[in-house]
Amino acid sequence: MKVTEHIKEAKGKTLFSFELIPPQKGRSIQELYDNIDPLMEFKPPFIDVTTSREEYIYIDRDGLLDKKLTRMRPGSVGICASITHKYDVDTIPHVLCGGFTKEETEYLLVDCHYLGIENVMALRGDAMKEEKYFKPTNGGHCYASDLVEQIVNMNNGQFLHEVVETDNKSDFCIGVAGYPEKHMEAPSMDADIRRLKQKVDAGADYVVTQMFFDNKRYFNFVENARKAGVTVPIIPGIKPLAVKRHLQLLPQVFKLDMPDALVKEVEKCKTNTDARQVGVEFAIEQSKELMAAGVPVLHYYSMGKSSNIQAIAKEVF
Ligand SMILES: NC(=O)C1=CN([C@@H]2O[C@H](COP(=O)(O)OP(=O)(O)OC[C@H]3O[C@@H](n4cnc5c(N)ncnc54)[C@H](O)[C@@H]3O)[C@@H](O)[C@H]2O)C=CC1
Ligand SMILES: Nc1nc(=O)c2c([nH]1)NC[C@@H]1CN(c3ccc(C(=O)N[C@@H](CCC(=O)O)C(=O)O)cc3)CN21
Repeated sequence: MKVTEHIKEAKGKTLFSFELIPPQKGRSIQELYDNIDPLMEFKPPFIDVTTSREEYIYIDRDGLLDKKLTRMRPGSVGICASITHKYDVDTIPHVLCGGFTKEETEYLLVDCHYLGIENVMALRGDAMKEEKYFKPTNGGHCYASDLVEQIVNMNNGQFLHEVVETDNKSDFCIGVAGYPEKHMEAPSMDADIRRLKQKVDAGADYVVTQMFFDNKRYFNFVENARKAGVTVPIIPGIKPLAVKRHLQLLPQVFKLDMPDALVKEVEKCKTNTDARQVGVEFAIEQSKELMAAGVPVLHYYSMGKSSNIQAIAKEVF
């Protein structure tokens, strides 16, 4: 079922969902299942599976480093299929511009359609590890809005090279990312919201936000997006702080602010176990306030570790 249909069916009740990252190649999928199992009691209507970019690795060959381009994790589509098969839950693969040609994306979307996947998250993707800025892949899209257009065209039976007469069109429900604290490359908040509007005008059906720790940022963002004419659901994304190091890492990687109250509490922590507990308690309060404000879904960035998400969901759902 589509995310938008799940939201309608919930009739105003806030749903629980989460997102995970495929295991690195060579590791067991059982690890992933072990982290999904404890979250299923909260009845997620859908689970997102992220896609990682290709990356350079360096192999030591008798003192000389051999540089190789590789993918450390499998694609999201196969993992989505295995999760849906095992748990009978909708799964949402993240489809990226970076690292994929339009042809490869079409190939992947056709697979999704035949697998019965009804939702996709359309993202530009991050820059490669050693690059400062995102560089479009040869033959790939530059912006998420271009990817949304490709998906919408396919939904209309228009493939890259021709219009195919079909009685079996895809009808993907399309998610896109939104940034309560502005995307790091956007020159201003308003400019970023205009880009968001562009993605929705191109055919996006819902928005999932980047993580944020100050609910005011989310509420302001939703207000500004509504003013700009974005009417689709805006789902808040929540990442519980899990280790002391996140105090520096999360603002640095995702360009966001931490509320001083949280910073002070984490600074007092002697161990990572203490910090994780502070992160859980903070996320519970954050989630409760968002739920009271009537958000359609609380979407948690579990990234494969579920015990803290479970502790939060127990208190909130
Ligand atoms: N791997 C994953 O699962 C997830 C990744 N992300 C990351 O979020 C980041 C951005 O992705 P999206 O938000 O999908 O990208 P986007 O293409 O919507 O926006 C990227 C940047 O370009 C700007 N922009 C958009 N359209 C433009 C245009 N036509 N002309 C000029 N500027 C334009 C935006 O304001 C923004 O600064 C990436 O770093 C992505 O990987 C976010 C959520 C999940
Ligand atoms: N720019 C960007 N890229 C992404 O891939 C991404 C987003 N934003 N926002 C939404 C989700 C959430 N994602 C993530 C990815 C990693 C962590 C994380 O906590 N990673 C490390 C710390 C950061 C690092 O070392 O790069 C961790 O300690 O687990 C959290 C959410 C992936 N997605």
